[in-house]
Amino acid sequence: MIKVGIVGGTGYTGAELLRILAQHPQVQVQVLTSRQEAGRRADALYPSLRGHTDLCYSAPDVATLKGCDVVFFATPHGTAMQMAPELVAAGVKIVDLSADFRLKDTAQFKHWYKMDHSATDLLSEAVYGLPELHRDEIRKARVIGNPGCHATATQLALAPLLAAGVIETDGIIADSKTGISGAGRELKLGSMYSETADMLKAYAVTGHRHQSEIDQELGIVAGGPVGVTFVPHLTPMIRGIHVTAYARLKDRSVDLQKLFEARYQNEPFVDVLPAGDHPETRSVRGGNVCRIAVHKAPDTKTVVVLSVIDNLVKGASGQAVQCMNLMFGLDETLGLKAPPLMP
Ligand SMILES: NC(=O)C1=CN([C@@H]2O[C@H](COP(=O)(O)OP(=O)(O)OC[C@H]3O[C@@H](n4cnc5c(N)ncnc54)[C@H](OP(=O)(O)O)[C@@H]3O)[C@@H](O)[C@H]2O)C=CC1
Ligand SMILES: CC(=O)N[C@@H](CCC(=O)OP(=O)(O)O)C(=O)O
Repeated sequence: MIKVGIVGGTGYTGAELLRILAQHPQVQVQVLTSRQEAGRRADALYPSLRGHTDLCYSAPDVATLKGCDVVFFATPHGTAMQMAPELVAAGVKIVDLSADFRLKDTAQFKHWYKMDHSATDLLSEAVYGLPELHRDEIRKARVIGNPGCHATATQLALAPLLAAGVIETDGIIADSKTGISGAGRELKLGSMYSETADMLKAYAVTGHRHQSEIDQELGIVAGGPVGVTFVPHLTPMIRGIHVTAYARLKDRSVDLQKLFEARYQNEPFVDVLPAGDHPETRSVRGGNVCRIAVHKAPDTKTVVVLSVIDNLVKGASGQAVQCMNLMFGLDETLGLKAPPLMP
């Protein structure tokens, strides 16, 4: 059994990791941390986990975490890079759900996250944890920078088009709608029900942190810089991301449906819907899947891609477990096969 530690076990992504790993056949979660809830049972905080875990939270402690084979960081930006070097030196693999190991350019990291990077050696060997783009590198990695949720849905929508060279590389638009759980469990005025229900609004229009990872990764796919205008919106959902991406076709005759089906035919967690379909966020709720539909706008020169994920699963904890499976040479789908919830 793989011995697992979760740092940040009381947060939404930490709890989602525990939910997924509780039914993973090759994993034993040994350490679950929280500074504020140390000593309390996890199923007291999350009653849906009653009968699935006996674990209690403990304060984060590197010496204890060294007994694990892999440690997931489900913590705010800036935490993993402090603790990871000592853990990696002790032979522990790291899957970080924050942004500490996503961006290769430390100046970009400082610009977006307002802090200096304190583990640049590890950053240089870290792998961006999007299996659909980096599967072979993830298999060999010791440190994974698990992607952001908007960034995951956006990249899966646009990568096939950029890889095939069928769209203009600038003037691309990615309009993303997210549920409120993307903001985490911490108490904030902007996350209150009365502030978010019956409401839709754009945010971070002049620049969102995920812009940098979208630019980095789609630039690799395209083989040069890409110009993507990314704008997130907050919607009154709990879970879910819906990206609508627009790009200009270089060649109007390309068979877009065939292109997407061919690109994702061997991907266990990307579902290309039949031509003409429109994916719903609730069709992926609780599941580690991205559902995609590709359309041509009436002008026949604009491609419109619709991409939906659950921000806490394919957008965070499910993807992190997918990476862990690859890092340990397991079947990539272990623990991740449950269908999404309906309705
Ligand atoms: N929510 C989402 O949809 C997504 C989130 N992410 C990223 O995943 C990470 C976790 O997000 P989320 O679960 O939403 O966050 P939450 O705010 O819900 O949870 C944060 C967790 O981290 C712990 N924590 C906070 N500060 C520290 C610290 N200094 N040292 C150790 N533990 C700490 C908290 O517990 P305690 O304070 O008790 O120690 C808590 O368990 C973030 O980096 C986020 O950006 C990525 C993709 C999607
Ligand atoms: C609703 C909401 O606030 N969502 C978060 C994205 C969550 C995520 O993917 O997190 P990180 O990239 O920060 O790890 C946001 O837009 O900042």
